[in-house]
Amino acid sequence: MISVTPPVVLSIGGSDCSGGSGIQADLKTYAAMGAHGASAVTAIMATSVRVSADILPLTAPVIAGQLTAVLDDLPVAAVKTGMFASADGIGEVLSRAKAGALPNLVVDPVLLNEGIRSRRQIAMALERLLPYAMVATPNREEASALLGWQVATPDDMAQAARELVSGGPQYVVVTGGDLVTGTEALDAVWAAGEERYMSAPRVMGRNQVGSGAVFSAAIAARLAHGDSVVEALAYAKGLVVRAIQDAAEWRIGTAPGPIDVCGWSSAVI
Ligand SMILES: Nc1ncnc2c1ncn2[C@@H]1O[C@H](COP(=O)(O)OP(=O)(O)O)[C@@H](O)[C@H]1O
Ligand SMILES: Cc1ncc(COP(=O)(O)OP(=O)(O)O)c(N)n1
Repeated sequence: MISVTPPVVLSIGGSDCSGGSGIQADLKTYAAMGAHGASAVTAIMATSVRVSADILPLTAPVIAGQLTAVLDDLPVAAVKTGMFASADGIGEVLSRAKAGALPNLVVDPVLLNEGIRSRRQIAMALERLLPYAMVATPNREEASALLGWQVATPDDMAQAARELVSGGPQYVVVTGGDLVTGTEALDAVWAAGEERYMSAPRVMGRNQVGSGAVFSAAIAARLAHGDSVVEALAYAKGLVVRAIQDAAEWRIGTAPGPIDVCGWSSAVI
């Protein structure tokens, strides 16, 4: 029997009612990786293949209350941020980051197109949070919105990661899950003195919802376990590829759905 107390990871992000992405995907990832997940919900999202996105932002005091409740009591070892529906919510996180209360901060700068009215303000608030991040994981579209130019090619991804690192995060990974040239799923990793791509064979599975959420949550969980950033990135990349592969034949709902982060398809139950 294993009786070691699991490390605590705090996720700050939106609730995705489908369970595929957002806070739900984060908590599943932590459970699968032997970490205890705590959460501060920033918004409640009602969306499906049939219903266009309806987002209920939670107010800054409600977000603040959750952050205080968790941070005052639990020994948080790493923090991940995901979706915000208002710049005020990011302000609450920023004040805790400035106070040094958010160790091993992983920022997934989710910038949804649908249902968000203040996308520009959210991007600007995320820019203020990025200097406090240990790791930031924008996809190409999010990197484009943060930088104000179109991140299209692998060279662009590398340039975008370099520019974003100069804004503060220790590591930036520009993910290329939607880059459909070639047979590789390519991410550009940038840190001072370390510039490279991470690559894995692209999986052609039906289900890929939550790959960005799982990737960033897995980085936070491994940092909480004591990995270096380089070790955490390698682990997260392997996990997400395996999870997409293992969910390739799943049919949860009518649209493409979640990935197999818990390894159910390969487990003997
Ligand atoms: N089809 C795929 N096969 C293998 N890896 C993938 C695939 N799609 C995404 N990934 C990987 O999943 C991680 C998350 O990336 P991405 O899908 O770009 O994030 P997001 O969901 O935020 O857009 C990255 O490491 C990316 O390379
Ligand atoms: C509530 C909520 N949060 C995040 C997302 C999308 O996150 P993203 O990383 O851009 O993409 P996924 O790979 O996680 O789907 C969402 N849809 N809802």
